[in-house]
Amino acid sequence: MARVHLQHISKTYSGATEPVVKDFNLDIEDKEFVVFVGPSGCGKTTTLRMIAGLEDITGGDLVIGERRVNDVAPKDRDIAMVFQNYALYPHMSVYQNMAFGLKLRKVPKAEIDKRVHEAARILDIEHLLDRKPKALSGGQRQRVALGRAIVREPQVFLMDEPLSNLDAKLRVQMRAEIRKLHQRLQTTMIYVTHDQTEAMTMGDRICVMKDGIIQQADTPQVVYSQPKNIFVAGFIGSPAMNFIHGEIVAEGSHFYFRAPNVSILLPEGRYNVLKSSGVIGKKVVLGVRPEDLHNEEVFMSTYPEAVLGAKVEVVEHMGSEVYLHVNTGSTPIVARVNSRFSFHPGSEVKLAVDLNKIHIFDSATEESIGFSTATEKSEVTV
Ligand SMILES: Nc1ncnc2c1ncn2[C@@H]1O[C@H](COP(=O)(O)OP(=O)(O)OP(=O)(O)O)[C@@H](O)[C@H]1O
Repeated sequence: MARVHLQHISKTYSGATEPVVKDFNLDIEDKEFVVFVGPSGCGKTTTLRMIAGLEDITGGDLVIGERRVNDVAPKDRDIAMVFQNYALYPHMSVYQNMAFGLKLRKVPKAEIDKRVHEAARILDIEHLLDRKPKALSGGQRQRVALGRAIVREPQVFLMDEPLSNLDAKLRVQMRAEIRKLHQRLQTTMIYVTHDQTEAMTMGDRICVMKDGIIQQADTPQVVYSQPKNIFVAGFIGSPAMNFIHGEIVAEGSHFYFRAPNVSILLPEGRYNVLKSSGVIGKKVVLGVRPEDLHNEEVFMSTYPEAVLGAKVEVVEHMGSEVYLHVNTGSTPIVARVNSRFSFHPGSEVKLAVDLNKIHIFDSATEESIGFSTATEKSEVTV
């Protein structure tokens, strides 16, 4: 069991002029499950490979447990890595695949046997121990790959998109299995994915990356309800947060968000935030999550000066709810509303904005001014 501390870590590949990981600082605590998430090419795998020792670290310090391990060989870091492509040996049985790493380390036979059977039991693959990988399904192969990591009893598990070759249903199932495995093994886990849903559902903390830089590292709830900038706000959550470009206007003693066809009276309780952020009279981006737009009368009367008029363009039925694609006349917006209401393309709707949940970003910096009062959502929808 171990903490993993990354201090000012950077990576520039040889021959390249620009670093692909820049001043990466993150303290991952013992037993924590941290997910690196971000779009393709943002440096997730490179960072994970530096932790594993499979890539040299250009700058900074990497500490695992109490040791600085920048120059420690991968095999001596006490970590195990699970890859996307499983990397099983095709000519070996499941048992041999799981035992192989221990055999190389000259672990006594009886101990190997004990650990392989214990891991197989945890992963429910005891009945497959004599099979070759080609006689296994994708999900079973992934379990074997996990099993091979478990038997090593490492201090830290590193996983690089381990579920991306599985079909959607199995992926959801394996997500929960890996979470359970983490609870059971109580080991530090670092997991890489480009899938925000996977990140939100699995991580104790998620580290959102873009262009080699950490944008935000926090619990899924905080990242969801208090995104630090437009990138994080748009990347986390599905359907994505709506963004309306406009400005903050002062009228008498009130402040409004105004955009073409949109006027929202901002809540007085947050005027101090507006004033101290310096966005009054300036261009801003208003962010509203699809579930924070409401067509029920009760919301219209609660927020009478925060109602958007829009035309319905597309109605997507999702079972208990409907994704309503509307247009304010200048901005396309998606709302998640209850399916007991019926909507028709071409008709007009009114949507009240939940003023406790709105986000305001400074257009110049794309940073959040910290307007939303929601610190934590009771239900996180991803
Ligand atoms: N061996 C290499 N030599 C040079 N550049 C590399 C090498 N490996 C990766 N890169 C570059 O480093 C950047 C980060 O790549 P990395 O694989 O870490 O991203 P990622 O976030 O894991 O992406 P993905 O989700 O697509 O795997 C990319 O621009 C990539 O082209």
